Amino acid sequence: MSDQPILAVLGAGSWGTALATLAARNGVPTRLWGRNAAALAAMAATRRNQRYLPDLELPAGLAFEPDLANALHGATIVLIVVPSHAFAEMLDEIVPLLDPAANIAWATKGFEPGTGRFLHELVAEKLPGRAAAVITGPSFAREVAGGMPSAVTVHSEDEAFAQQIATLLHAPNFRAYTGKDVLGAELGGAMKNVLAVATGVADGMQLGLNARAGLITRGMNEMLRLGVALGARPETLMGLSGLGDLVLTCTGDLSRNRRLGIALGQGIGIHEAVAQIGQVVESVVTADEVVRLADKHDLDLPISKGVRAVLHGEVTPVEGLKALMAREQKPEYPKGLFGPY
Ligand SMILES: NC(=O)C1=CN([C@@H]2O[C@H](COP(=O)(O)OP(=O)(O)OC[C@H]3O[C@@H](n4cnc5c(N)ncnc54)[C@H](OP(=O)(O)O)[C@@H]3O)[C@@H](O)[C@H]2O)C=CC1
Ligand SMILES: O=C(CO)COP(=O)(O)O
Repeated sequence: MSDQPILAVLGAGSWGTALATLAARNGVPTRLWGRNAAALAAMAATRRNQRYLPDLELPAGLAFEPDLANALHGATIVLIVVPSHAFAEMLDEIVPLLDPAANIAWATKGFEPGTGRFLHELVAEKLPGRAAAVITGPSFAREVAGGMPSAVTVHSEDEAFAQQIATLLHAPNFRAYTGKDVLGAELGGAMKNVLAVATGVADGMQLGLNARAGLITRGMNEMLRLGVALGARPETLMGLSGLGDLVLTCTGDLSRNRRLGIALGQGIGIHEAVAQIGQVVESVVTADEVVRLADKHDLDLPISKGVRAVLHGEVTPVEGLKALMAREQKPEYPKGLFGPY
């Protein structure tokens, strides 16, 4: 692993731009690639990402590269921040262009649509033999860009690589922790997007603060049950990548997934709501994959399933909430807190 990394960030939306800015401010030679060459040229000229983070002044050390091969040439760390639906295709595109020394990190939250495969599984399959790390945790791009205090976590089986990524991003107002539970960290970041829709729907329907807290807590329970079934460590899910991001996204109005839920709860149709948000809303594809994984492990996750059904228009938000409240009475933890569930 090189001591002086060269970073290529792929994906010039809100989060890619914010992370590239952190690294460039730390003196890391950083190139930002995006699929929109005109937008990149405008960023280079104005030092602003006008569409996604207009208030952030982009540092002088950040370069903009519309050509993927040029962006990857000599890059020793490639950080992927495209939406989950574009992740597999992005990997396929970079495979023939990567520097032999390049290792891979990603900050995308979600699964491969249609298969429920984790993003680290795609990386292992398409880019075997390279160190791989996920960056996740409660971090609205806009707050990070505004220099507001934030803490994330970087998980990799390769502890030195996790540490290298954490150091690359670390800043006075940006703490990056490390860990080794890639699956747990990915699961928390993906699932909280689905659960944020549930609390958003309840808030959109003005069901009150008790409903919100109940949904967050029972949503956390769903995250733990699926996590344990998949082999995640419960403490990962109780940390920044799970509970931390769940609380942020279920309560913070900057969350696009929460805003989608609020709109649905107010009776706005899904297409109109997503169009109004105008950015990636990962729950729209992730809800299917959470339910796919739950079904595979014979788990009943009523909140996640309800969100999926509402997103598909199979039930209205009112019917979905009614169904949740009508479930049978039972112990809060039928098989113990961290038991087999
Ligand atoms: N924003 C945040 O606060 C955080 C986001 N994340 C995660 O980061 C990921 C990216 O989200 P975010 O940056 O917020 O999304 P944005 O909506 O802000 O930007 C999405 C970016 O992805 C680009 N894009 C879309 N489709 C493709 C594609 N097929 N190939 C290449 N680029 C594509 C868009 O390009 P174009 O403009 O041309 O459409 C745009 O630059 C998501 O998984 C999200 O969950 C994680 C933590 C925080
Ligand atoms: O992941 C995020 C914060 O950690 C961003 O959440 P949204 O995608 O819901 O805006």
